[in-house]
Amino acid sequence: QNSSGLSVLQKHVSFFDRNHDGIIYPKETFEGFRAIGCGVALSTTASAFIHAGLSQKTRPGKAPSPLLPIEIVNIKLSIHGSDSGVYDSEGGFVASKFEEIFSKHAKQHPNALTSDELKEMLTANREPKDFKGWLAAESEWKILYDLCKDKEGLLQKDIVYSVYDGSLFERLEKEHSKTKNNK
Ligand code: HEM
Ligand SMILES: [Ca+2]
Repeated sequence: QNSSGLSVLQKHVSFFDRNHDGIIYPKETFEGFRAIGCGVALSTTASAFIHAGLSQKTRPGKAPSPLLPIEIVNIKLSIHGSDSGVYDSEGGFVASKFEEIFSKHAKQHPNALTSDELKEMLTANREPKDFKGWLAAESEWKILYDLCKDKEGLLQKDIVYSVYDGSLFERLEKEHSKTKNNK
C-alpha cells in the first residue's frame, strides 16, 4: 500500500472499474479493453476468461455470482503461479524482480525484450504442472506485447514498468481517443 491507499496491483485493475465502485463487471472490462484500442473479439474473449477465472477468487466465502464481479479489495487473491514475481503476495511492486526481467532475459538490447526473449522468460517462469498459471501468464504477456511492441518488434522496459500500476492503460486510452477523433 502507499499514499493512495491502493496496492500497485489494485491500481493495475482499477482502470477497468469504469464507474469507480470497487467492483469490476465483465462489461467494464470489455469497455476498458475497447478504450485502449483492442478489437471487439479480443475484448469479449479476454473479459469472459478474466471474469470466469478471477471472480470467485476475489469473493472468499461468498456464493458464486453469475454476474462474475471482481472485487478490487481482494484482487491479490487472484495472483497466480508462473508469473514474474514482480507483484508480491500483497500486490506490491518488487523492484528487484522487475529489474531481473531485463537483467536475465533482455540480451539483444538492455532495455527491451524481443518476442523470443519474452517467450524464454515465460518458459523460465513456468512452475511444473501449473497449467492455469502458464496460460494466464502467457495471455497477459502476449496481449501486452501485441498492444505495445515497437516498430522493431521490441517491448520496451518503460512500457513494462507502466503496466504494473496501470498507468499504461490511462496513456493508451488517451492516445486511442485522439486517433479516433482524428478519423
Ligand atoms: C490489456 C489489458 C491487460 C494487460 C496487457 C495485462 C497485463 C498484465 C501483465 C503483463 C501482468 C504481469 C504478469 C507477471 O508479472 O508475470 C499482469 C498481472 C496481473 N493482471 Fe493484468 N493485464 C491486463 C488486464 C487485466 C485485467 C482486466 C485484470 C483483472 C480485472 C488483470 C488482473 C491481473 C492480475 C490479478 C495480475 C497479477 C497476476 C500475477 O502476477 O500472478 N489484468 N497483467
Ligand atoms: Ca465498477
